[in-house]
Amino acid sequence: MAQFWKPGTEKPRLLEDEDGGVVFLSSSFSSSSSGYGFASIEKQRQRLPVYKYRTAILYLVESHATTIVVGETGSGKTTQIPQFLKEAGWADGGRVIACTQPRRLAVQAVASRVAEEMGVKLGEEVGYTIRFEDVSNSDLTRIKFLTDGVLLREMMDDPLLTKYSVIMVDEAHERSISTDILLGLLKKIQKRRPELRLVISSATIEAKSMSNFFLSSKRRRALEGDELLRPSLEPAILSVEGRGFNVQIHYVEDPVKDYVQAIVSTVLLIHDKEPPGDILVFLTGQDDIDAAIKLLTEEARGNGKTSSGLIILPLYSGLTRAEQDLVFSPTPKGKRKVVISTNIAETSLTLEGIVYVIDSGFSKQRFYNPITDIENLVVAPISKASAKQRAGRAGRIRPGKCYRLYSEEYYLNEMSVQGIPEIQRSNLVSCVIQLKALGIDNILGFDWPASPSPESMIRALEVLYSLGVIDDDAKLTSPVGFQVAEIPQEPMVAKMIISSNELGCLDEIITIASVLSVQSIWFSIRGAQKELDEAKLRFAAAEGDHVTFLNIYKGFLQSGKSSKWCHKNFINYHAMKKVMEIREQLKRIALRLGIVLKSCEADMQLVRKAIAAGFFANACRLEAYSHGGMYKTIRGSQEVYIHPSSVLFRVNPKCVIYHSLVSTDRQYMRNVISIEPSWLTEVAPHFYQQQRHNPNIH
Ligand SMILES: Nc1ncnc2c1ncn2[C@@H]1O[C@H](COP(=O)(O)OP(=O)(O)OP(=O)(O)O)[C@@H](O)[C@H]1O
Repeated sequence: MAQFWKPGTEKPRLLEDEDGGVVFLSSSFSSSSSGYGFASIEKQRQRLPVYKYRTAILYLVESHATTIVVGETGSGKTTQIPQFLKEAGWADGGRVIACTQPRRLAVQAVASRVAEEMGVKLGEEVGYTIRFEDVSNSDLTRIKFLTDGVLLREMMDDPLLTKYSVIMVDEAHERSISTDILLGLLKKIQKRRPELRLVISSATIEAKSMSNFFLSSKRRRALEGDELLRPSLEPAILSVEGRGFNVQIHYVEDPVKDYVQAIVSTVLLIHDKEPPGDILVFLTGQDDIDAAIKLLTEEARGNGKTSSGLIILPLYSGLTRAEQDLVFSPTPKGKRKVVISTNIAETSLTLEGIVYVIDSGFSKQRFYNPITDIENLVVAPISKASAKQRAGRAGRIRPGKCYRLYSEEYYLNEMSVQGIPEIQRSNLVSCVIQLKALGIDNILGFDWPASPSPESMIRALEVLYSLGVIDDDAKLTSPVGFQVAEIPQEPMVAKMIISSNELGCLDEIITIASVLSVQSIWFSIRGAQKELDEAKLRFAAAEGDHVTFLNIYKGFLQSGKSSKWCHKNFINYHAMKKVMEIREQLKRIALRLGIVLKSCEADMQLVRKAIAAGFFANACRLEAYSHGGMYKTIRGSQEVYIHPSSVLFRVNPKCVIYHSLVSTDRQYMRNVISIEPSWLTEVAPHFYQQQRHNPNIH
């Protein structure tokens, strides 16, 4: 039986036994805890560590082209710096202050908070833009929060981002692909717009290397001669000392075997022994989160002592707005909220009631292998930077505690300091086309904060060439390349949309593209898998998942877009509403590009051909009927299987194309459609030409 040390005491004290098998040792976390209570918003602002640095920040921004601000999580960087800048006049004369975030959820949450602090209506003076959602006003908005991806898109219309006076790149340590592209491009823009100011901020960024990136020897030379006319090109580094509230960190003594079980035990332990306060749990993905919720619900029910008062909620990117709002809504008196989240809650979020954080030590990360040309999401250990961000979600409004499901020794000696930048572990097709569309032709020579591998670059160029998006000189083709770059979707989806023009099936293809843009249109109720499977069968199409989506969409329209109909058929009504919204936008963009809205009615061969024209690189051939059907990718000969959630699971057509891969014990294909092998050489002769004599295509 396991023994628990009482979390929170300097000298660990033996606690009474509990079921669950997790032993925590507490450790102090350097901090200066301050008193807390209810205070006016203005008082709360003044209490934040960053407040004392207001003058210093404004001075540095005035006098330096780039200012790097490093400050503990919760010190007030994200919410305060844009307000300081505005108060100092950086948004006068119609100019705008931008603040980027890597994640959509953070953009929405931070914008709401800043609007509240400033006492203005969200969408007016303070606004935000994320893909498919613009809550800003081009005349009124002075502080705009946006994802770094959206800012990159804005560059297509305004390459020098002329409306912005200051651009703050927040959470720069995350090093998403978009952040890295943005940093490279902002460095270029600075040369043309010396009046533009950059603020790079994070709790855990390696400030020196970021500073070196912004100061190349070339720029030093460029400085000579007109130094007095320009702000200093040497980046300033400001370290904001102090944090909000004390967070005690607790580690397990021995590695946990099953982190889902360990999380459930820890939640119940906290609920049983600790004072009121909500719990935020970091897990890896929707599947783990669902499993943890199921187990927690069962164990809480079976454990009379702790069953009452828990409100258990998931948090991941595919949730609808209404589901997300539950997470942010105040916890009713006498209850304790448990939010089980992916790493989307890791940065910039303040969930008001959270006092306890449980960190599994893992997250789902993208890994791409340019040799096999396979990219998938893998559960991998997080970095120290992430661990600090996670702990920082406690102690934002009052003191908190963080329970790490790994040992202190592991944290100190084995955990990497920073994660690998996404650009070095991703398929670069989208990244390359974005740069091309912005007129960057020499991609290999681009000034990256961290260079991607040449193999990945070459693979990406090859796929884009095969898609007909770039020509022999690696320049965007006209019109296809420019059209693909215009569509705010991954290039394969964009090419599928463009190909549907010739095939006369845009109507069907934009529905498919919209469904693929939402996480899932199914409503999975725990314990109702059988009913869900039966519902899927009602819509299942022999051709595969994409055609099944069309059947669902048709049924939804015929029902008069009824939520009742969705409920009856295990379809997520909010997801369907999102599908309709995205579809409208895609329709508008397609029409603008001169693509005609035609329907192919019942001719699904045309739809499948359009999908093949975009996704030919994901073609696989059935190799064996073992293990429910083993496939191999035609290009890389990698073993893959149809995911059990697909309507083609165990149907095993000879040749299929998948939309994405997920990796668990095997590589599983999600959203699969059957195709004719002969179409591949038709739609992508270059990509498959060396395979003409390959028995895989016949
Ligand atoms: N929605 C909110 N409700 C209540 N308080 C909030 C909210 N958002 C922010 N705060 C308060 O403002 C503080 C600073 O938040 P802010 O996001 O600016 O910090 P940060 O330094 O950017 O941290 P991080 O790097 O973790 O994002 C929080 O610790 C919290 O006290």
